Amino acid sequence: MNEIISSPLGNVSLCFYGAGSIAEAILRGLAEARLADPGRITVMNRQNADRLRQLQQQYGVVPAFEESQKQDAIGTADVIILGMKPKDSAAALKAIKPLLRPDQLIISVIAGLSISTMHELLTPQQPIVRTMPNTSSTIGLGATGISFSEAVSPHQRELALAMFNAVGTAAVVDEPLIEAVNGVSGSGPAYVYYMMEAMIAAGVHLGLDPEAARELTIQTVKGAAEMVSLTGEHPSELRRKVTSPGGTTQAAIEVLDQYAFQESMNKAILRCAERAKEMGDAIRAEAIRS
Ligand SMILES: NC(=O)C1=CN([C@@H]2O[C@H](COP(=O)(O)OP(=O)(O)OC[C@H]3O[C@@H](n4cnc5c(N)ncnc54)[C@H](OP(=O)(O)O)[C@@H]3O)[C@@H](O)[C@H]2O)C=CC1
Ligand SMILES: O=C(O)[C@@H]1CCC=N1
Repeated sequence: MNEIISSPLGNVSLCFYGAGSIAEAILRGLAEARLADPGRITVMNRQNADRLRQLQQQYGVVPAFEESQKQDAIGTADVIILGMKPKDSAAALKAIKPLLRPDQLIISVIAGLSISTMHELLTPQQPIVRTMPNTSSTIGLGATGISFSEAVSPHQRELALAMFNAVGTAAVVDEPLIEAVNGVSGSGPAYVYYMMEAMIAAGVHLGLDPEAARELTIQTVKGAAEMVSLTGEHPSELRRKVTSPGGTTQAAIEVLDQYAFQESMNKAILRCAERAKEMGDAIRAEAIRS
């Protein structure tokens, strides 16, 4: 491992509580940017020891297999990153409550789980960062929405922002907007993949070789995203430049409009945000029940 570059995360101990896709995306980003010391990062999950060994091998992080190792890592970490599924989160938070110190920073990536429910499950004083990242963090191109509880110190804010800026871009938003971030960018990669699946399938249907259809689709999506980013022009203006009056693109867009493309996207994103809220309400109900 090369030397850790000067970073607010350089001397901090991190504990990934839940070691799935999103935890790995963040880990990989930190490892590749050399922003955190893998020897000070512990990973743990519920039962999948092979998964922990794989993360250890790949990133040099420290696995916690035994209950005593897990408790020790939770009790001593500066920052605990909650990366389990929403349905597992209430039980997981209850399990760590007795182990926590009041100054430990909790960072959640869990869809729907509000800061107030986390305070309910832990203590109202615990510093909490609620985030909504996406899986593109794996390649350093993530988009993350972040909000902070009142108890988060300026230094802890800096740590959290450094973590998510290491794996892409991070936008601070008011907590009620985290569900909107979930709708746009948390789940967003799936919409783009869905569109790409459809473009590749249509290309093959028209006779393109599957590999050519794939390559053309990838380059088109990459190029279009970069055009929006680099030119600073509004997507509608860039679309206008592709669309010759009475030409081929116009014919295609008319078909998308017949199938209510904009309305579908709008409704899908609203439904996503609403679903996050429903999942959050279910966790809250579970938190209050027990
Ligand atoms: N995937 C995505 O695109 C995004 C996901 N999220 C959020 O991230 C969270 C994780 O998602 P994802 O990474 O896809 O999920 P995964 O299923 O890949 O990983 C979940 C992890 O949580 C662990 N786990 C479950 N219960 C416990 C527990 N009680 N104690 C310790 N570890 C536990 C699992 O361990 P084991 O395998 O041993 O059961 C597993 O390592 C979700 O809440 C989701 O809402 C947010 C943004 C994007
Ligand atoms: O589908 C989900 O619930 C998670 C949250 C954002 C992306 N995946």
